[in-house]
Amino acid sequence: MISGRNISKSYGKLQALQNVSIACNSGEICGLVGANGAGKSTLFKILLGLVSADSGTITLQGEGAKKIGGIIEKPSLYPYLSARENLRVFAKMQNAAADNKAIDEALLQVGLSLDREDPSRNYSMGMKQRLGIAVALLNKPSCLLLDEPFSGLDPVGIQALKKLIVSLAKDYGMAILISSHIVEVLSTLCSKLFVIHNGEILQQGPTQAILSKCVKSYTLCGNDLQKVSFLKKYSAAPHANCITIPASATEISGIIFKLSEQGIAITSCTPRLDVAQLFKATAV
Ligand SMILES: Nc1ncnc2c1ncn2[C@@H]1O[C@H](COP(=O)(O)OP(=O)(O)OP(=O)(O)O)[C@@H](O)[C@H]1O
Repeated sequence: MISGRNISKSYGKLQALQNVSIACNSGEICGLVGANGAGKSTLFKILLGLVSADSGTITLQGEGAKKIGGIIEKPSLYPYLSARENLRVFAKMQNAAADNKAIDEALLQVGLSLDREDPSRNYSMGMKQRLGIAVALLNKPSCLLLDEPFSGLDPVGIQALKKLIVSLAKDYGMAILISSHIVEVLSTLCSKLFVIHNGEILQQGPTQAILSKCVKSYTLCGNDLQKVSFLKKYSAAPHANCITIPASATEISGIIFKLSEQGIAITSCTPRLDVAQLFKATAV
């Protein structure tokens, strides 16, 4: 478990964080969502002990020689070294096991090949993220902080990294805190969200409770939707087989039920998030 209470930090006259409190339990994946400059990296640096806070307390609980690991902004790797060599160098720096067995374990844990010997500069962004995570896990931390881990990844890479993160939380019981400015990515991964804006936590709570306040419409897709008379008043979006309908979660369920009664199969129902609303809403 990791928690920070009433953390404040100023850079000169700029108040980067103001009384920020955050907590993520063992085995839980929590999201910190905020726009550029909101204070996400500053908070992570403070939680990792890389920057000192002006005030506030940090509590870490769990097994492990080093209790917290993380990646800030992007993985720091030696580009001219292979994955194995990078892990060995970082393991030695951290006084962690650096023998072949330990390095093999680290590579397997994040799903990287045991055989690849070329420099890590050749790696795709997704593989670099995995290697960065392997470095962060060398000391078997019980908490992992990942700052914008999905930036630069394509949809396949995002799915693969999500799967790895879920397995780390489930199989190792790690508390994992992830920051992103893309709420959609966090929404399918995190059980709890913290929304940060101008250095303050605006709201926090179960992901669905927070997001439901920011969804004002849904896009339904399926064949023959355009022909359904009670849907004619809505415009097609993003293409002819889909319709965007302003509705609450309850209303959209009713509409889907009505469509199924008419024999219309819905192939997808996607909530459309109003991100501006996220940064306006009051605490859940
Ligand atoms: N070392 C520093 N010196 C002065 N100001 C800083 C420093 N680090 C961060 N800041 C400022 O603190 C504020 C918060 O920055 P931070 O990097 O924590 O935000 P962020 O949410 O991580 O943004 P991004 O998504 O763009 O990375 C910004 O206004 C930033 O310019």
